Amino acid sequence: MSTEISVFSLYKKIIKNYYNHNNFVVFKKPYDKKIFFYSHYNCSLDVKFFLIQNFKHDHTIKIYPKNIYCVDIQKLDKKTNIFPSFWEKNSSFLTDSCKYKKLIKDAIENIKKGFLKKVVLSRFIKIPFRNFYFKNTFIKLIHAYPNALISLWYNFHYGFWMGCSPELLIECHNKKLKISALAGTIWGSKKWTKKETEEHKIVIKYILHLLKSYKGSIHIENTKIIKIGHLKHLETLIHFLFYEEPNYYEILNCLHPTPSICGYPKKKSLDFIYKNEGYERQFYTGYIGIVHQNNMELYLNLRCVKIKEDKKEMILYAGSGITVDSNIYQEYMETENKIKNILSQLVFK
Ligand SMILES: C=C(O[C@H]1C=CC=C(C(=O)O)[C@@H]1O)C(=O)O
Repeated sequence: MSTEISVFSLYKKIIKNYYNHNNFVVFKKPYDKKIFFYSHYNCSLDVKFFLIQNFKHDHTIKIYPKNIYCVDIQKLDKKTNIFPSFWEKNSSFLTDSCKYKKLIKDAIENIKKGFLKKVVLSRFIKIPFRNFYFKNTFIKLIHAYPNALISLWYNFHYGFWMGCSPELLIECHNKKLKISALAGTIWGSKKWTKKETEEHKIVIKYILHLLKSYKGSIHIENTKIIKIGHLKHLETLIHFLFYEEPNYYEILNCLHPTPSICGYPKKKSLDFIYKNEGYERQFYTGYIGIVHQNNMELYLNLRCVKIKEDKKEMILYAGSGITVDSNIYQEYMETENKIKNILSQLVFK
């Protein structure tokens, strides 16, 4: 159960929790009409909580709220779209990275030698800022990406993170499970090629293999194209009905990281990432969402930005799946386009 509050009360709660260094999260689920607010109160095993997990799986944040608050999105300020975004004012901010192109080249060579089938490489860009509008950016994201999980969370040690993720990692309730296989990206006038369909199939195969060890019935939806701003992705939803309710934490731990954010085979691609990527992903490609006893609805933390208020800088992250059919320039452009997904909605003074 949640209590509906005004937009003004929501701002007051956000500010109060920030000044008290208290963990909180504001989020809107895909296609939902409500924004939810959780602030950390106390641990209670029985209560719903918001889970935030990093990519490496060694940092977990759990936000246990005393009360859950919500705001109707109809009540939001509709004028936010007139705010110029950072991207419109500084369209040449994305600088060329030769180092990252070299990394893509090395990955393709390793794949050609047969060491790996797919590896998802990523990079980040840093942007300095003076005044950043959290509120207007959040509202812009809601309007721009109605089919994404829009989130803003704060932790005293890890700062602010904001994101617009298109990818459901796992949704489970009673004996029902839903997983989204999302991989394969195009933009502009690009057409789908074998590269995208093959990298997409790797994710589906991995999920199906994992589910093989459980008793139940499976339903695989037709692959569809989803749009997130100017990007298009391939998505296949996989449903599973268990004969007996499983331990969903066990499934989650086997599932993550999927080949959509890591690669295949898992161990080899993880090793490649840790050895070569050259930076710490932290919460990018980790997962976030709601957990209530054995039920969960978790999304991968993609298209996200870490905002360091004290240093007045932000870090934006993006990656892409590298396979034998990858083209260095196209993979590079894919990360640039994914960064633009969020960069285009940031509002500064
Ligand atoms: C790793 C990212 O995207 C994943 C999700 C969708 C499509 C992807 C791709 O086509 O490579 C990636 O697997 C990212 O957005 O940083």
